[in-house]
Amino acid sequence: MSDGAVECRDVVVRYGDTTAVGGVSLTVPRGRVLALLGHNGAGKTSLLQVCEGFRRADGGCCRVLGLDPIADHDALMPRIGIMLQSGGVYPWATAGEILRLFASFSANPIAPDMLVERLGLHKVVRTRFRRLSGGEQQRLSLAIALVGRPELVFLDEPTAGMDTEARHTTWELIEELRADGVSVLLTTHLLDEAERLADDVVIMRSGVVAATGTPGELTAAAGIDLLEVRANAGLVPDASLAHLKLTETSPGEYAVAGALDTAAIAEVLAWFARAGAQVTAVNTRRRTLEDVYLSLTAGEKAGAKAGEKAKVTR
Ligand SMILES: Nc1ncnc2c1ncn2[C@@H]1O[C@H](COP(=O)(O)OP(=O)(O)OP(=O)(O)O)[C@@H](O)[C@H]1O
Repeated sequence: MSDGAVECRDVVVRYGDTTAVGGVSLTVPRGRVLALLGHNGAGKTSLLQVCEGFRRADGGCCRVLGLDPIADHDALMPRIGIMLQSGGVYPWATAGEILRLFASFSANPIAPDMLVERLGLHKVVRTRFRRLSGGEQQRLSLAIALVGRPELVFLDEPTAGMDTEARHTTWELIEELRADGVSVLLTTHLLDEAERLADDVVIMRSGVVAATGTPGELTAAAGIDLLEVRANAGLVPDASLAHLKLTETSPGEYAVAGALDTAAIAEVLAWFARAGAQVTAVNTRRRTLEDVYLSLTAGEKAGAKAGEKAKVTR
C-alpha cells in the first residue's frame, strides 16, 4: 500500500445476507479532500465506519494514517476527527460541556470558544444536546470533529440539515483544513459541495465504485457537453441527425448531449437552417459533476445487489 491518509483495498461489508460494500478500493492522499458520493444505501457510511474503526470489514483491508483502525484504535483516535451522521454524544450534556469534554481529550486542542464563535453556537452553548435543532447538532458535531486538531477528518454528510450560512462556514473550514495539510474524507449528497471542496471524487453505486477521478477528470472524461438551441417549436429532426440524438426538451427548446466537437455543432445548426427554422439562441455548456453523477447512477433502485457494477466508460 502507498502512503495515503486512508488506504482501502477490496473492502467488503455485509449485514447478514446484504452486501453493503462489495469490494471497494480507494485512497485519500495526504492533505487532500476526497468526496464519496452515492445514492441512499450505496454503502458510504458502512465504508466510513470501517475506516473509523467502528466496524470490522468482512473482507479486504484498510489502513488509516498507516495504522489498522481496529488493532491500533487507541493510537489512531487522537489523530483523527469524526463527524457522525447522528448520535455519539451524551444527550443531557450542554453543547459547551460536550465540546470542552472533547477538547480535554487532546493535548493541543483548538480553543472551544473559537469554534463556538466560528460555527455560530454561542447562543446555544448552555443548551442540552437533545434540545438543539438538527442544524445546531450538526454544527456541534463538526466542532467536536475539529477541536482536537486532527490530521485526518471523516465527515459523514457534514452540511446535511444546515442553513445556508452554516453550510458556507463549513465549506470555509474544510478549505482551511486542506490548506493546513489536513486530509478529509467526506460523504455528501450535494454535488455542488463535492465540486467546490473535493480534490478527488469516488462515486459509489450499489456497494461498488462506479467512477473515480478529480471533478475535472470526471466531467471531461465523460466527454459530455450540451448544445441547447432555441428555435420554432415542433421541428422533427430527420434521419441525417439520428446519430446526434437531437431532442425537443420543451416547445421550441432543443438539446443535444454527447461528445460534441465543432463539426457536430455545425451539423446541428446546418440542419436548423435546412429546416427553415428561425434560431434565436444557441448555448453550449460543459456538463457538471451533477450531470455526470446522474448519468452514472441513472436507474439505480433500492435493493440492487452490491457487485452489480455500473456500466461506466471513462
Ligand atoms: N446495521 C445495519 N444492519 C443491516 N443493514 C444495514 C445496516 N446498516 C446499513 N445497512 C444497509 O446497508 C446498505 C448500505 O447502507 P449505508 O448506510 O452504508 O449507505 P449510505 O450510502 O451511507 O446511505 P445514505 O446516503 O442513505 O446515508 C443499505 O442497504 C442499508 O440498509
